[in-house]
Amino acid sequence: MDSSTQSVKVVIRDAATGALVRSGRASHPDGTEVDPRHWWDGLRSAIAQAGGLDDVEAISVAGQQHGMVCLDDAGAVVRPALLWNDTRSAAAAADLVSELGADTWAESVGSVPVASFTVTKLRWLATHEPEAAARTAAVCLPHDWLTWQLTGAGDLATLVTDRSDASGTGYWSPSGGAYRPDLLEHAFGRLAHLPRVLDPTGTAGKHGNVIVGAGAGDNAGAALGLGARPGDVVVSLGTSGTVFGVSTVPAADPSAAVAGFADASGHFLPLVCTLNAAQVLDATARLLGVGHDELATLALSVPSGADGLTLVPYLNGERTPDRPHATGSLHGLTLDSMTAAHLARAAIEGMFCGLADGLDALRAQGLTAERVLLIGGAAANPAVQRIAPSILGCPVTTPPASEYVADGAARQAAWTLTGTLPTWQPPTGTTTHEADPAPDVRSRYAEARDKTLNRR
Ligand SMILES: Nc1ncnc2c1ncn2[C@@H]1O[C@H](COP(=O)(O)OP(=O)(O)O)[C@@H](O)[C@H]1O
Ligand SMILES: O=C(CO)[C@@H](O)[C@H](O)COP(=O)(O)O
Repeated sequence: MDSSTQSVKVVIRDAATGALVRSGRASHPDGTEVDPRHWWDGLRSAIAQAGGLDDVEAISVAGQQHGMVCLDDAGAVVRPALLWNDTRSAAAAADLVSELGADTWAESVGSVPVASFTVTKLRWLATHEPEAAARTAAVCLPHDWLTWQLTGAGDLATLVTDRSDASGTGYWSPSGGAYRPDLLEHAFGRLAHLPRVLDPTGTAGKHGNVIVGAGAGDNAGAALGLGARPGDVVVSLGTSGTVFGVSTVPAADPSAAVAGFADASGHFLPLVCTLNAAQVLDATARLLGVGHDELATLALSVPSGADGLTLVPYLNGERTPDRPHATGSLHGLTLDSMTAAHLARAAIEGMFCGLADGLDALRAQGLTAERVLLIGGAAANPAVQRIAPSILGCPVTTPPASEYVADGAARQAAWTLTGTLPTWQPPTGTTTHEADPAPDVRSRYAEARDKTLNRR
């Protein structure tokens, strides 16, 4: 199961072969603040659409990272969850970094917190909603909460999480493999109950007769679903844009560009995340009054660089670079470039320029990129596939369309069930695109990147 930002997907796979048996999906509400009940309703409806779980032996839930789910003593949700892309805790993040220093955060928990991280949302809650903070007995993440619902939502002591999602809180250390309650207390003003962190094959409990695995953050789920190995870099284009790789050593980047997460296989997952990926293309297509296929045709009808038209795509503010209050901007308009086709191309190139900066930041942390894999909803777009190698500066492989996050959860469930990580046959139908690198597009973007207005 993949409970991601815009939707939930369920895949049922054969534990021995990995063959897809059935699948289902349901939408999530819009917005950056969501009552977790909607995730539960969506999950149940996606399970029903997938034909139920009667013949299923084990399940795992992967989900959007970082979201703050606060529970009271009785296990009731205290307030709607603040999601990873909610930027209201930007000032709290800046305060936490100035109070302890970026180096201390990077050394302690592998990441310097920005507004996405749970720890900053807890500081925001303590400051802005002290009554809700006072009622908060436990804090967990979206996938933890769904796992807990599936296993009967008993007492708070039965809450569990896994390494990959714990590593996005800002109060769990990937290198130490333990919580840092001192950091939680520093941010929140007191301690709260936290889910027990399971190993990748740990069992959360049972859903009827079905074994429930530890689950994972969605990016770690995708890495497991793809069978990513050191040397593979994954670029995921969902609501978030992410660039990440599996590493045998933890990352700690005091510049805040690279988050030093843990993965779902026992290793590490250095990752860069932007707030502006598929929704930039959705918004551009909407503006132009076209669908995604037509957007692709338009984008591919103009040359690389869109004759100088450059879109800085900070429509949701931005996380990397840390510009939570920024807006998007369009530069380089001329009579020739003010066309639908130029805008379509500029949107795709602008989205990729932020991710190419992310790939550079990962390389600066020592990650090697022998193979770059493109996944996520927007990876289905042919123009996205064709333009990716020019901006990322290397060949880009698109595996066949699949719900890789949910696939990773399924692979984890099979691992938990059998005790052996299954080696499922890689899917056939991979395509690799190559293109001349376009450093001029990136340098023009670098010139435009900081010339944006803040939100009003
Ligand atoms: N062909 C396409 N071209 C561009 N974007 C697409 C295409 N198909 C789907 N998308 C977009 O991909 C996004 C969903 O991707 P997904 O990876 O499921 O997101 P999330 O995991 O964040 O919920 C939506 O914004 C959707 O409009
Ligand atoms: O915050 C991050 C990673 O740090 C995001 O990648 C979220 O995990 C949401 O993922 P999608 O819904 O976009 O897949």
